[in-house]
Amino acid sequence: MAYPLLDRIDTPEDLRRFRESELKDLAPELRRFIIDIISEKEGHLGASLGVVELTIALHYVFQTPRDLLVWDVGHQAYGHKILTGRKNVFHTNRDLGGISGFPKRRESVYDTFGVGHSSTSISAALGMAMATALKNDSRKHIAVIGDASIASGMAFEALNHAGVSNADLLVVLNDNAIGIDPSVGALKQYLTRTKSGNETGQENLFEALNFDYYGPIDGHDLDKLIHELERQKNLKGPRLLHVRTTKGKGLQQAEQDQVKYHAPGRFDKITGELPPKNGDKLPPKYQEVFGETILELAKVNEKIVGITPAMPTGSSLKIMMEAMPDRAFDVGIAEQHAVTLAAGMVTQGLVPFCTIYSTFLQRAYDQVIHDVALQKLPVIFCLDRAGLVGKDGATHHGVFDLAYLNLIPDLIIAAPMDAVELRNLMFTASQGLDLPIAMRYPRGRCNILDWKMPFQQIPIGESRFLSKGSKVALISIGTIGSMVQDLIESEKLSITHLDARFLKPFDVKVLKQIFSSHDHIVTIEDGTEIGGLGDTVLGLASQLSYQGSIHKIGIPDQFIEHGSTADLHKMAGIDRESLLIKIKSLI
Ligand SMILES: Cc1ncc(C[n+]2csc(CCOP(=O)(O)OP(=O)(O)O)c2C)c(N)n1
Ligand SMILES: CC(=O)[C@@H](O)[C@H](O)COP(=O)(O)O
Ligand SMILES: [Mg+2]
Repeated sequence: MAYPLLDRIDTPEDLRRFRESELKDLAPELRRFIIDIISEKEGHLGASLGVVELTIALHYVFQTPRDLLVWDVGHQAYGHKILTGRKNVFHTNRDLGGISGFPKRRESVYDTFGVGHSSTSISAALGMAMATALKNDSRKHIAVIGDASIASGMAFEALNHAGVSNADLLVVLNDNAIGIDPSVGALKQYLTRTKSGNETGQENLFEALNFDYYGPIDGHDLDKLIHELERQKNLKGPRLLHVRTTKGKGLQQAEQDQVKYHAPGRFDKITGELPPKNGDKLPPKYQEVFGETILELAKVNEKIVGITPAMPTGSSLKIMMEAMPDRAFDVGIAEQHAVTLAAGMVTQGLVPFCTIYSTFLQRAYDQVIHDVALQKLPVIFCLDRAGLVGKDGATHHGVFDLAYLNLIPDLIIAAPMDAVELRNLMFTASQGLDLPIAMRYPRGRCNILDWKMPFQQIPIGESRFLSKGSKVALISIGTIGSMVQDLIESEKLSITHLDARFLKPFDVKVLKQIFSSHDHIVTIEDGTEIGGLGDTVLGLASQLSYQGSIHKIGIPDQFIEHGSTADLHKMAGIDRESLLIKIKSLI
């Protein structure tokens, strides 16, 4: 039997029947199970390997699901999923129709709170604890949060509140001294001092917030963990257990290169090695186009600075951080702060490029409105991972940005169709604008090898025709336009294709021309069909009394689950085949 102990576990009830002495052998089995599957199926790796002992201990000591266990972000919850009834479907992790890569309430009673975005666990667990108290019930509530996630504003807000409550809340701080990239900030320095015992004579931060603090303890020592969790179980009020773990524990490469093995893709399950890169020259990822272009621009404009909230590798701002450490900043998981920091910099004449994943900018919506647009401060937002991102699923798709930004006055909204356009938009923005600008681009590779063309200014609000026909006009925005143009050319369709480029200001002059010469208009976007390009064109059509038909194609009004982007595009009806059917029906 490959997993003799794990095979005896379907639910934590089974786990709790184990002798404590057996658990030591269970931990390597659980680790091996995760490695066996993730090495082939891909997914988040290092974080789950790091909390194997903690996961076993939590389910062993607490009466889950009666006791409520909340994971922060949830990318570390693979062990939890495997021990809570999903071992036999774990191989479907992140596949279309398979289980989610994050805890999800609809998936299991053991997933007490849906996650994906960080730093929500303490608030959610506190809410649960307060509800338990109001119901005169008795349960335990545990939030497990990482060292990078606890540094975020939301987590601090929750600690601040919990500290003056009597809530039966245990916060387990899983401190591995790294997020996706190395953790940053004063809190990280404080935690490091705490680890080394240098804090003697210093007031403990968590105790100062009225938490009963204990730690740090070795999060890979099952005996210690179980003993301490048993003790914690019998305490009341807000308390924090500081646990020290190693991200990637048990796989040498993952321990050594923790950034790469956060989510390494496929790897050899025995050696841990990543597959060799084949020699083919591939077009760069959009994030790399951003990363290389900002550095190029910053070399000739000393006012340019770069800001990322905790995603230097994912956004490729790392390229500039390495070359110009004084002018590129990782501010930690702090999207709200990143936006207002950029606004402050603009007031003093800097030209900040603030790069944030589209989905994470949702966190800083008020800051975009109140601190940036309302004051007409020309922050340059580069929104990565726009559109459907694939296997991370509903929590991570960047499909709302066009709609949620469209409502904001005095904000320029752009979506480049390809890498050259992205580069030129960044150049245009760096030349100085009177208003803030948000440009959004997707996850993955672009389709142009020779993208480093000489810079060209793009007039703000100017669209461009990519083909001209009659009767039917297709208006696209963003990289989906490349698919549209390819379809038109390969199918030899005699239709008009307008790359809108800007959602705001919208090129009304050109739209009027289209209205006057076409019977049917199709809009296509990889954003939600409410409030984006389609609705903008519809609104203008109504204002200008356009008599033809308008067909909106976009992401339907529902949360799109996880799966490959190709499958998801098809499901959402924004794929090539669906578009062709629509166009043929109009021609
Ligand atoms: C609001 C938000 N911003 C950024 C991210 C991207 N993200 C996912 S995991 C992670 C690092 C989390 O680090 P930590 O809490 O220390 O957990 P670890 O991975 O070390 O277990 C980041 C930045 C996110 N999920 N949510
Ligand atoms: C859990 C999380 O939020 C990140 O790890 C995210 O999955 C990264 O996404 P990319 O792989 O697109 O950088
Ligand atoms: Mg961490």
